[in-house]
Amino acid sequence: MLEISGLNVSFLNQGGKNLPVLRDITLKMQKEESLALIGESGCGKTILALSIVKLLPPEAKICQGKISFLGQNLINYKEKQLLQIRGKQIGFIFQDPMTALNPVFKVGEQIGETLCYHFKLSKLQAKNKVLNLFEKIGFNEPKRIYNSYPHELSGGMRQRVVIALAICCNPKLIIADEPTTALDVTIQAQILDLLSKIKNKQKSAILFISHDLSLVSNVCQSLCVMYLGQIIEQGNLEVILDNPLHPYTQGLLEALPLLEKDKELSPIPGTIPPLSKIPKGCAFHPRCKHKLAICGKKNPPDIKFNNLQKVKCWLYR
Ligand SMILES: Nc1ncnc2c1ncn2[C@@H]1O[C@H](COP(=O)(O)OP(=O)(O)OP(=O)(O)O)[C@@H](O)[C@H]1O
Repeated sequence: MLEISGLNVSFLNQGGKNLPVLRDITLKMQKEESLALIGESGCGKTILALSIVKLLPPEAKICQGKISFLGQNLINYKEKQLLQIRGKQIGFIFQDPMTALNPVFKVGEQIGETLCYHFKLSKLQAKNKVLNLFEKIGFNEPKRIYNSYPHELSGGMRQRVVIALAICCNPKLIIADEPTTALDVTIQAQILDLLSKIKNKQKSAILFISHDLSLVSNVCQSLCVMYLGQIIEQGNLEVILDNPLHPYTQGLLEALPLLEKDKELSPIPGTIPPLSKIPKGCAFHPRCKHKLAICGKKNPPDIKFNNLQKVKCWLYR
């Protein structure tokens, strides 16, 4: 369904220098697959998601690579062609519902507008569809929600509206960028449950972006772990959680807070360096407790393990 190969994206900084934000990204998604993309804040998850639908900020540039979605090479698509993909074939759930929704229009009308645009429905037909959709995603008073402005809804309700907006055209791929970050744990669980149900019902694939491994482990089958613009480990989620190979993935798992009283947290030492100071060789080596001499000199290749796991690390050469 989705195949990204050799994708490189850079930002042009104020000094006119190109800062690489995505480096040689290669990933594949099958139809109906749910893939989690995780990594620390700033590693490039959102930029990767935005690259797929070419909604990058103006200072970012796709330098190289291929993005094929259902056989269409999106890299060459013009804005007019992309308008037929965004929303209709690929639905996007953004991190912050307040920025995804227009504050001066009723939320129901905003979704109706999308339906009118893509399916040439009348206003009344679109309204009925939206009310139906609101009922399906668990709103008790669909009419009241339809006539509400974003600021009149709670955070959880707003996120449901954004989900309705993302799925209203029955897209084949849903990209959910940290959809539950701003919500408390009970609402988080409801939203995750809703996304799983929608995915199964609509038979769509989902790319779930998060920095929280424990959150995605219930919803996804596959996992990609990103570090400083690269995918450093990918494969079947259960296999990776049972046997994480990359020291960074191992560190992420060890850093997970648990409910056990006596367990001490063991954070990964150091922080992600800025894009202007990406270390030579393996970008993780300054923070890695297993580093070898070669790690600071050469970028490791992808090493495959029995078709279920792939890792970028010299330890497994
Ligand atoms: N408009 C921009 N101009 C310059 N740099 C940017 C811009 N947007 C993002 N970046 C940089 O690109 C890198 C990747 O950002 P991105 O938002 O993709 O990270 P992320 O992994 O999604 O983080 P988070 O989990 O916090 O959302 C970061 O170093 C960020 O500072």
